[in-house]
Amino acid sequence: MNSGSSDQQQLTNAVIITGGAQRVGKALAIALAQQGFDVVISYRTMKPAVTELRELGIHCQQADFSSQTGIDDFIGWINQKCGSIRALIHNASDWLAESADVSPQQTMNQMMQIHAMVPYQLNLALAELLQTSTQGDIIHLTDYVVKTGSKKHIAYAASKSALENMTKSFAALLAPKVKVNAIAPGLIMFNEHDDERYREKAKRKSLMAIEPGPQVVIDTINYIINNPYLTGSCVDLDGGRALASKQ
Ligand SMILES: NC(=O)C1=CN([C@@H]2O[C@H](COP(=O)(O)OP(=O)(O)OC[C@H]3O[C@@H](n4cnc5c(N)ncnc54)[C@H](OP(=O)(O)O)[C@@H]3O)[C@@H](O)[C@H]2O)C=CC1
Ligand SMILES: Nc1nc2c(c(=O)[nH]1)N=C([C@H](O)[C@@H](O)CO)CN2
Repeated sequence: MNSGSSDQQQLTNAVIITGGAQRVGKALAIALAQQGFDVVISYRTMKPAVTELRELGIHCQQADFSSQTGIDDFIGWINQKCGSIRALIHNASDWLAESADVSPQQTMNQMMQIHAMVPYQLNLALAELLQTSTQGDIIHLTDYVVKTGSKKHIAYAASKSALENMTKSFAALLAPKVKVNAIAPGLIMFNEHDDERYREKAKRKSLMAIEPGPQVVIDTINYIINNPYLTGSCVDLDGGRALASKQ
């Protein structure tokens, strides 16, 4: 439960969300804090939401995972701050499309770094703290396109596939004290720059044909962490997208 701990006290049963200062991660951080968890988020860029989250008692730690130093520093801070971890949620992500402005090498390196290297290193480094809590959970946020590929986001889809595959490996490695699952979302929430034409087309890609918003991810995270028998699984959270294309 939220210990109302001061900065010096160690957190117990902390919930860690990477990339939690906006959109899905921010909504998830607020919801889990309201449920009484001690929530820690990482953020890359300082923004007003970080102040807002801190005022809600959410611990915010700056971390740019594009470098090994950034990863090492965040792991070091977590080891100092937390006595045990209830859940580690890998949410941080860049939705990078192939572009003439960025080399294929840089695109693939950046995608593999945030979607595969970071979860891989954090899972290994924080496994002991996860095993110290009553029940530990690791949750990987992947993507529907792991199943289909994406001609405009090739490196992104490949890196999310690596993340989804690691779900199985870490589930086998860390059972039974730590469960490891993935959520493979379809459309959850648009970006501000998405125009009406794009939004309508994107919604029609699923049977439910809606932009559901982050509550569906919050509900799925709660389903996973409250289920003592679920591990090594991937929850498809995509409005029936695979079936819509067959209509
Ligand atoms: N939104 C959607 O409809 C869908 C989302 N998903 C997945 O769900 C998750 C949440 O999506 P969404 O909220 O849109 O995510 P965002 O695109 O808003 O990204 C979340 C955060 O990741 C952080 N981040 C990116 N790269 C790095 C890095 N190198 N180091 C540290 N932090 C980094 C960003 O920090 P900063 O703000 O500082 O740049 C950002 O705040 C993601 O994993 C996404 O792939 C999957 C399918 C659909
Ligand atoms: N890191 C992100 N990943 C993804 C995003 C996003 O905004 N940030 N958005 C999508 C799309 O919504 C897609 O699912 C439907 O067009 C995919 N991944």
